[in-house]
Amino acid sequence: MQVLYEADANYDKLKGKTIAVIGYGSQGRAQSLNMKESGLNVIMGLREGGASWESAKKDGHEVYSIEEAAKMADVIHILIPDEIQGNVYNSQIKPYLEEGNTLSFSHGYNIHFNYIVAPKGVNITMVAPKSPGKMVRKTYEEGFGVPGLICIEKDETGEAYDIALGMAKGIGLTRAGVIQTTFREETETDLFGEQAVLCGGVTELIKAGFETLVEAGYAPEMAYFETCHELKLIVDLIYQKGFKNMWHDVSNTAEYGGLTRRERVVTKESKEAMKEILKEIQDGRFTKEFALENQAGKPHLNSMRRLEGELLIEQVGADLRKKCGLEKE
Ligand SMILES: NC(=O)C1=CN([C@@H]2O[C@H](COP(=O)(O)OP(=O)(O)OC[C@H]3O[C@@H](n4cnc5c(N)ncnc54)[C@H](OP(=O)(O)O)[C@@H]3O)[C@@H](O)[C@H]2O)C=CC1
Ligand SMILES: CC(=O)[C@](C)(O)C(=O)O
Repeated sequence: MQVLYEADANYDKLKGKTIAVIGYGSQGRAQSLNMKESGLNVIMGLREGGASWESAKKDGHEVYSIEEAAKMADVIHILIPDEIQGNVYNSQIKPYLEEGNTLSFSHGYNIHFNYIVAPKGVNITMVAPKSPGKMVRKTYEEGFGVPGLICIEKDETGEAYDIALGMAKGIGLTRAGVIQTTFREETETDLFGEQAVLCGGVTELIKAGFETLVEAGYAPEMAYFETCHELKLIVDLIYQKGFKNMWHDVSNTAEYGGLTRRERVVTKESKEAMKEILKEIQDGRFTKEFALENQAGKPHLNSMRRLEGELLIEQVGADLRKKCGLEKE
């Protein structure tokens, strides 16, 4: 598969164009500052009176209402929560779209599941960092970047690819590598990754390891250092050098023990569960469930958030992170 880098991208098709970033949260702040510092013409379209409005102004952005920004922009890049994009798009963006505009996203969710249908004459593109927003910004400031995906769902002007790849360059993604895919593939792989591996799977693994040690009588602080804090350091090795070199860097004891026991933790049943999770995403069961959850006011999500915050690993971890200065008081 071809991976695109800096030399493959340019800003030619973005010259003279205004990019309105809608939303100033995890992705919105990072992407808008990076694109602006890369020389692109970025304005913010934000909820008037919200926390982001002041924060974006403080960061030196030109801030407008969502409607105003949509009217002024050539590219409208929607970076607000997925579950509200449909409503905001229909009421505050769609009425101001013009032929030749580009509607851009960082996740394919709303286009793939048809919550948003763009009008004729409007490009539909995606520029999706494969990273949390804070690292999109941090790595850019360090002169590097995070990898990303670009997708062209609809190209009405013949410029959609160059616009998406130019934005990817402006965000810093072409420094680390950009792959072109489709809205369907990005949506399905991203949802799968965050559910089965990155956020869901990993936290459940950490939790299970921590609780196993604590229930066996070991100090929670030791269990936290062993199963959570050190995990980042090991994953950093994999991030930088791959599995083989991570195994090389850890002790022979860890290598032998890890390689011989890991399939007793992530079992064949775990793999079957992963396949089921992917099927639920592909056949729409997940998005239907998430839509009902949001229509009901997020009752399950709010109670799970509360329980997550009450976990011993959270209490112990917060105390240790504050004591060593990793987390501000
Ligand atoms: N989080 C991540 O790391 C990643 C996210 N993505 C994708 O990026 C997109 C944005 O996600 P993310 O950055 O996490 O979003 P956030 O939850 O961080 O978005 C917060 C922003 O949305 C605004 N907002 C919330 N509700 C409304 C509303 N009703 N009307 C107008 N503005 C509103 C907030 O404004 P206010 O301050 O006024 O509340 C704030 O500016 C999504 O499509 C997501 O899937 C892709 C890759 C990674
Ligand atoms: C950081 C990222 O890409 C995630 C986990 O998929 C998300 O926050 O949507």
